[in-house]
This record gives sequence, structure tokens and C-alpha cells, in this order.
Amino acid sequence: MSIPLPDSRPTGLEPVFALATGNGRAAIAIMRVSGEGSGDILRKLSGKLPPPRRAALLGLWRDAASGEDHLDDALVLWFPSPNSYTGEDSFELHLHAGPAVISAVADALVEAGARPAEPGEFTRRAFMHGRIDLTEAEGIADLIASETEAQRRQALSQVDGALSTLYRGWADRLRIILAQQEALIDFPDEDLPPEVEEGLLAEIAALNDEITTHLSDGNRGERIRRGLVFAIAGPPNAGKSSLLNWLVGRDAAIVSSVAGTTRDAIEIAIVLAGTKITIVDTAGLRETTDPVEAEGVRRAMFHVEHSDGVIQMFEAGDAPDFLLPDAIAVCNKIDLHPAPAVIRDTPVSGISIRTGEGLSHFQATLETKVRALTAGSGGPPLTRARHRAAAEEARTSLEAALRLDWPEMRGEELRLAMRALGRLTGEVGVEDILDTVFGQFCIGK
Ligand SMILES: Nc1nc2c(ncn2[C@@H]2O[C@H](COP(=O)(O)OP(=O)(O)OP(=O)(O)O)[C@@H](O)[C@H]2O)c(=O)[nH]1
Ligand SMILES: [K+]
Ligand SMILES: [Mg+2]
Repeated sequence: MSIPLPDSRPTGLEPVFALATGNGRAAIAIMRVSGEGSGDILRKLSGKLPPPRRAALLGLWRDAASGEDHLDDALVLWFPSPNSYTGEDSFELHLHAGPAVISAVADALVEAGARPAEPGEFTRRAFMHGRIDLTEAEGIADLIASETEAQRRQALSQVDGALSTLYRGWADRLRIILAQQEALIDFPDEDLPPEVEEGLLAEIAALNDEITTHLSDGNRGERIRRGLVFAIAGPPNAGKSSLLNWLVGRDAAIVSSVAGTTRDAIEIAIVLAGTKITIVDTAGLRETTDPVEAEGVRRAMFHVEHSDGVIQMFEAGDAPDFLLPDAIAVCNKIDLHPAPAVIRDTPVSGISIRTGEGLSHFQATLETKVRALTAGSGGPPLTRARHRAAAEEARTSLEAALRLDWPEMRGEELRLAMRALGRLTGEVGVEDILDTVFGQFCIGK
């Protein structure tokens, strides 16, 4: 016989509300309310509670009992705890999206005892009530912010628990390692065969290797999340601004025959190979006495150093002496002169922005580069500096544990590694970072 679950269970947090849909003209606006006492609020506005998780068309009043102030007729969804996004009693009102309707309903909710939600508060509550862990909450924020296929896929897999499963798997293994280490501490080594300690060290080394592999992913998850940056660099008049304009499909930067036209770096985002790419057009690199142009050159060098990739551009008939490491070499104006096929073993893309020759080949080269920078094998990639820091901390402690012979000290390092893994999923010691994580959300999520 199974014991029926209670209809709803109190979670102790005051009711909050927010618009879950965006501003601007729309047919429907969804107002979400969550927290203890949400049922009473819904009863006050609509006079009743609809059956759980079943859409019901109900009239809403400032006070349904007195029939005072009819606010709207809305589709209402009632989600009793724990089967809701937050894990709390909550409900949704699908309102007619007029600003006057929304503000009247918001006023009525305040009058009924709810307060406006903070950014990310619904998801924070979902985390607090154990509905999701911290990596899943971050995945939700990323999914809401996703603009490209690659971002969407990565965020969704994180929401579905890919990172969470990986990190929990490590924590489970470390828990067993720790228990074995405790046994070694409790029973002097003469009582235990040496294989026990050897096996334990092998386990620590294996876990350490996996975390190291996870960390040496070339930052692909972080890159997909924030997008890649490619700088176009080269001498004045190579056609850098012309190439930017071609890539973004509009006249974004000034093109002229005057060498030194571009001074400020011009950054424009496009989507290439399903990935967000910010293209940065920079000032032509040359010695100059003009202080404004010199500042432009300094900024160009900064972008070359801090981008994920460089498109090194030059004119046909004016090949450079050296190529930047890993740069895509592009020779422009092949309508005027032939391009070299390679420079120092690096293949060169010959193009003419004027005639269009070679441009589709160049674009394919760029897409290949983008894929190479974001492709990876094996498990899900970490997607935030926070993940990297905690995984690095775990690795540092595991490496220390491998070096230490004294069981108590090894045990201490293993416990530190355990803490670092717990922080990844938000199980331990994360109070100080919650504001940062959830503060990045929009209001209403
Ligand atoms: N013949 C020919 N001229 C081109 C081609 N592409 C660009 N140009 C011309 O080359 C000149 C310089 O182009 P820009 O795009 O301003 O060059 P840039 O590298 O941005 O120059 P700076 O900003 O001064 O460093 C302009 O007059 C363009 O019209 C091409 O494929 N063939
Ligand atoms: K120019
Ligand atoms: Mg330019």
C-alpha cells in the first residue's frame, strides 16, 4: 500500500510574483506566483482553486468574495507543492497582455499579500527546495540567454543534468575513496594488506586524470557560452574593413583608399556554424606619429592578443614576413595581383572583396576554425569560470593527496577535494556565490 502524498506541503517562504513573459506588445502575459499561501491568494482573486495542473478559465477580481473590481478573465494553472517549478505552491495567470491588466493584477497580488520577485528568485527557490542543482540553474539562465544553436544545445544539456551527473559521479567515487581512507586511518597498516592502499591511490589517480581531462578542454564550453571573438588585423588598406562589412552583410565600417581610416576597433556579432562570433575590425598596423592612430594600433594589438582567433589580412603583392600563430592568412585584392598559395607552410586564402572571388572558400575556412575551437570529444564541457575554479581546486587537493603518505593528511586533502566537488553542484559552501549566480537572471525566472 502506498501512502498518498499530502496535497501541498509548506515551504515557509513568502509568496512572490513576477511577469514570466517579456514586455512589449503581445496577446498573452503570464504572471507567476509562488510561495506559501499562494493558494489563498488565488482563492481571493478567483474565488476557487482549479484542479491541479489543469487549465481553467476563471474570472479574476480584486476580491472575488465581494465581486469587487473585475480585473480580467484568465487561463489559470494551479501547481500545488511539491510539483511545481519552485517546489512551492504556485500558480500561473495567463492574462490578456494589456499593460493596464498587468498592473491591476499586480496591485491585487500585492493587496493579497505577495511581493514582487527578485531577479532569479523563482529559480533560486527551485534550487533551495532541491528541485535542481546549481549547474542546472545556471543552464536555465544560459538557455534563456541563448541566441545560437550551439548555445541552445549546450545550455539544454546542462539543464537536463549533463554536468550535474558528471560532477555527482565524481563526488560519489570520492566518497568511497574517503571511506576507504578513513578505514586506513582507523586500522593501523599492519592489519591491512598493502593492496588496499595501492588500490586507493590508483582510484585517486584515476579521478584526478578525469578531472584534468575535463579541465583541459581548450575552454570550448565557455567559448560557446559567451561566443568567439575573431580580430581582423593587418597593414593599412589591406581591406580589413571591407571584409568586416562583407561578413556582417552591411556597411558597418568606413572603407576608403586612405591608409589609416579605421582607428576605433569595431565589434560586430554574427552567427557562423551555429556559433556566436564577434568580429573585430581594427586599425591598420604600422608605425605612426599620429597619436590618435597610434592609440588605434595599440587597441588593434590588444584585440589580436585577446581574441580566440585572428584573421591576418594583407594585400596581394605585399605578403607579410611573418604570420601570427594559428592565424587564418587572407590575401585580398587578387583581382590586382596573384596571391601566394602558402606562407611559411600556412595555406593562404586568396580573395577579392571587389569581385567576390575566393570569399565562399574563405568563409568555409573560417567555419572550420570555429568548429575546431568549439568541438570536443567525450563528456559535457564546463561552461563557467566558477566550474573551472572549483574543478581546479579539487584537482589540486587530489594531487596533494597523492603526494602525501601520512594517512591523516591525505584524508584532509580528500575532504577538501570533496568540498570543492560539492561546491560545483551547490551542495556545500555556496551561500556566498548564490547572489552572483541568481542575480544574473532576469526578473520572472
Ligand atoms: N582592387 C581591390 N580593392 C579593394 C578590395 N577590397 C578593398 N579594396 C579597396 O581597398 C581600400 C582599403 O579598404 P579598407 O577596407 O578601408 O582597408 P582597411 O584595411 O580597413 O584600411 P585601414 O582601416 O586604413 O587600415 C578601399 O579603397 C577599398 O575599396 C579588393 O578586393 N580589390
Ligand atoms: K583604408
Ligand atoms: Mg579599416
